[in-house]
Amino acid sequence: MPQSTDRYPASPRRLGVMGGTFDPIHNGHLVAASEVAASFGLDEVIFVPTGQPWQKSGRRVSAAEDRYLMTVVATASNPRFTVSRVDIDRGTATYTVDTLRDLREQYPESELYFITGADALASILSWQDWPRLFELARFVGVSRPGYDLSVEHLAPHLEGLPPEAVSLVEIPALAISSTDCRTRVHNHRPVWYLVPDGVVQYISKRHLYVDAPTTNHLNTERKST
Ligand SMILES: Nc1ncnc2c1ncn2[C@@H]1O[C@H](COP(=O)(O)OP(=O)(O)OP(=O)(O)O)[C@@H](O)[C@H]1O
Ligand SMILES: O=C(O)c1ccc[n+]([C@@H]2O[C@H](COP(=O)([O-])O)[C@@H](O)[C@H]2O)c1
Repeated sequence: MPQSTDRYPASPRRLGVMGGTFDPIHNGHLVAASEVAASFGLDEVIFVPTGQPWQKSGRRVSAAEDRYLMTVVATASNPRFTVSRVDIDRGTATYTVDTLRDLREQYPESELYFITGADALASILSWQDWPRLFELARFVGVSRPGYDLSVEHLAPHLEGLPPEAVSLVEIPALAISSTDCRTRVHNHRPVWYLVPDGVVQYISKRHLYVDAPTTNHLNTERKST
């Protein structure tokens, strides 16, 4: 006799996807992922460090392996957080449409929820092949201090999208940015409690951001120790 659970198809797993340059990953990213996971009942949130973030090509970006390892360190203690190398291993400019296609292939039965801050959300219609993005995932925009998440403000930036394509979520305000963390390290200021402890130690061990927090070339090679 079949088990009662066999009569009903299992509901699809819900996977959050948190893409970012993560240079470095900070507590604003982690709180955003945690809040969206709770609000949408996500089974897992996959952090996806960018390979080559084309919209940041005017400034220096730390080696992909350093950003990847900081992301692993930062998420290790949460059993629902994982990290994917899809964007790093693709080895070309990172487009979210490719990220979502690759993750769909890996998780064909799952529903994808792409998590993004209010700032990134406002520029989404400039992203590569943007109409396809909304066929591949639902988008969740989270509040971020200094950026307006109101429907009135975002409506012109999201024109033409079906209303169910994007959800907006207020999260606890953490006025932290990776830019500020890099500048602090450069100026010998602490980043304790802005980033997870392991990330503070990783930055120090690898001497990240000491020399030049914002010089102008894209560096995807990992410096040797
Ligand atoms: N403090 C924060 N609160 C909410 N969302 C955030 C916060 N910081 C970053 N995000 C979101 O996380 C995603 C990845 O951000 P990213 O790695 O570029 O960090 P960042 O702090 O914006 O970096 P940078 O200062 O170098 O531009 C983006 O969608 C961004 O909007
Ligand atoms: O697909 C695009 O064209 C595109 C343009 C800019 C940003 N993104 C994605 O948005 C996420 C946050 O990017 P960033 O540059 O703010 O770290 C990250 O996953 C990027 O790959 C994607």
